[in-house]
Parts: sequence; C-alpha cells; structure tokens
Amino acid sequence: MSAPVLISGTSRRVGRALALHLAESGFSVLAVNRRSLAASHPCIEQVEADLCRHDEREALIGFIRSRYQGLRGIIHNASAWLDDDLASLEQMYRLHIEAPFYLNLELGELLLNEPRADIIHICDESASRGSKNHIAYAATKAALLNMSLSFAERYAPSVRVNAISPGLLLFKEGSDAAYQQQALAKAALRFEPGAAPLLEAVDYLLQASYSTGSNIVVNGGRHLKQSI
Ligand SMILES: NC(=O)C1=CN([C@@H]2O[C@H](COP(=O)(O)OP(=O)(O)OC[C@H]3O[C@@H](n4cnc5c(N)ncnc54)[C@H](OP(=O)(O)O)[C@@H]3O)[C@@H](O)[C@H]2O)C=CC1
Ligand SMILES: Nc1nc2c(c(=O)[nH]1)N=C([C@H](O)[C@@H](O)CO)CN2
Repeated sequence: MSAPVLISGTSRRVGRALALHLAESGFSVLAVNRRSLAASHPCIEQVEADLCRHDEREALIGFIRSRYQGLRGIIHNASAWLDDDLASLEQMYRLHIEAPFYLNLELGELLLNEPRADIIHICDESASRGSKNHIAYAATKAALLNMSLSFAERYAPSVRVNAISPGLLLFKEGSDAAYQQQALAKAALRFEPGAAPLLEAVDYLLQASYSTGSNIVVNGGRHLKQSI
C-alpha cells in the first residue's frame, strides 16, 4: 500500500464521498472514523477513533507509526455542527482544533518522509464572517483556518498546508423545505451542490505546485449577497 492520505470523518456525507473519490482516483486512503465507513474499497483502510478522546488519538498515532513509513496527506474533515452551549463548544474545540493540532504535530515526520505531502483543513466560510446561530462552530473553524497558516509556515517547503472553506454543500439531515429555501437564498448560485465543490478543491490542492497557506472558498457567491 502506498503512503496513504489520512481522511477523518468518512462515515457519511462529504467525508465518505471524499474517501471514495480519492480511492477511485488512485490514492491509498486511511479512513479514520468514530463509526465505521459504510462503503468499502480496496484502496481504503479503515481505523476507528473518536478524535475527541485523547487516549484514542494517542492510540491512532501509535497504530499509524507502526503501520506506515510515510503519509501522502492528512485531510481534517471530521466535524460537528452543534448549537451554542458550553458542552458543544468543548466538543467542537476538541474536534476542530485539538485533534488537527495534535495529529499535524505528531504525524509531521511521516509527511516529511514523502516526496510530496499535503495537509488540508476543511473549514467553513462562516469562519471569516461569524455566524449568529453557530457562534462556537464558526469560532472553532476560524481557529482551524488560522492553524492552516501556521502549519503552512512550519512545514514549508516539504509539506503544503491549505484550507477549503465551503458555504452550503449538503443540507443538514432532516432539514425542512423552509430551512432549505433560506439556505439557498443566501448564495448567488442557488442550488445544493453536494460534495462536488469540495472534491474539486481537494483535487486541485493535491497537485498544486505553488499553493500553501491558501484558502479556497467554495460558497456559491454567498459573500456577494447581504446575509438574510
Ligand atoms: N454540509 C455542509 O453544507 C457544509 C460542511 N462543511 C464542512 O465540511 C465537512 C463535511 O461536512 P458534512 O459531511 O456535512 O459533515 P457531517 O457533520 O455530516 O459529518 C461529519 C463527519 O465527522 C465525523 N465525526 C464527528 N465527530 C467525530 C469524532 N469525535 N471523531 C471522529 N469522527 C467524528 C462523523 O462521523 P460519525 O458518523 O461517527 O458522527 C462524520 O463522518 C465538515 O468539516 C463540515 O464542517 C462546511 C460548510 C458546509
Ligand atoms: N460538520 C458539519 N458542518 C456543517 C454542516 C453539517 O451538516 N455538518 N452543515 C452546514 C450547513 O449546510 C450550512 O453550511 C448551511 O446552512 C455547515 N457546516
């Protein structure tokens, strides 16, 4: 198995589509999930870890170091989109900040062993403008965005570190028509794009020659309209 791309949060929706997309594109994928990946593929190895738990993160690092000599990349996709309360803030801190911070530091040597390696932070376009209904989520994603800048400087020139900041990709599960129409109205391009914008940005970044510390915004032109 060639040096894999570690992707966190591949059990469903965007992360699952990303894991399958990269596997079908010829990458080896190490899928890290709290729950197992529904789909299987010969180029996907799965490992389960709750990235909010430090003991499980430490065990994951130990497994990876024992199994691989290098890593082609790390894509921090695992996330929780929760309400504004202290318990949710702590969970999103652990998932959006602590886990990427720790994994980037502890796996840096494996990335540096490879002729080409990339780290990609999946952020959110609300990181740069806030979100009145998801304050803690936007704040923790803003920290994740900021860390992409710091790690880009730390690991240059051997490892490229970039961010992707989506607007709408997939409606939240169980959302009603009124919510969906409100979400669509916030962008200039009024459709639910699915995972495609993120996959397109990942495809670019994994082969880009001159991008590090960059942030690719894929938000349907949401910044062009007044928020409703
Ligand atoms: N959907 C959208 O419109 C948008 C999404 N984004 C970002 O894109 C990315 C993918 O979005 P989406 O697919 O909707 O996200 P989801 O919330 O649907 O899925 C998140 C993934 O993270 C995993 N995860 C959650 N908690 C943990 C944990 N403690 N340890 C390990 N894995 C965990 C989930 O696994 P499990 O099944 O075990 O919970 C799941 O696979 C996210 O980073 C999101 O913030 C940004 C803007 C818009
Ligand atoms: N981890 C998640 N992050 C986000 C989700 C989600 O379902 N899981 N959904 C959104 C919304 O689609 C938002 O972008 C539009 O209302 C944002 N982040």
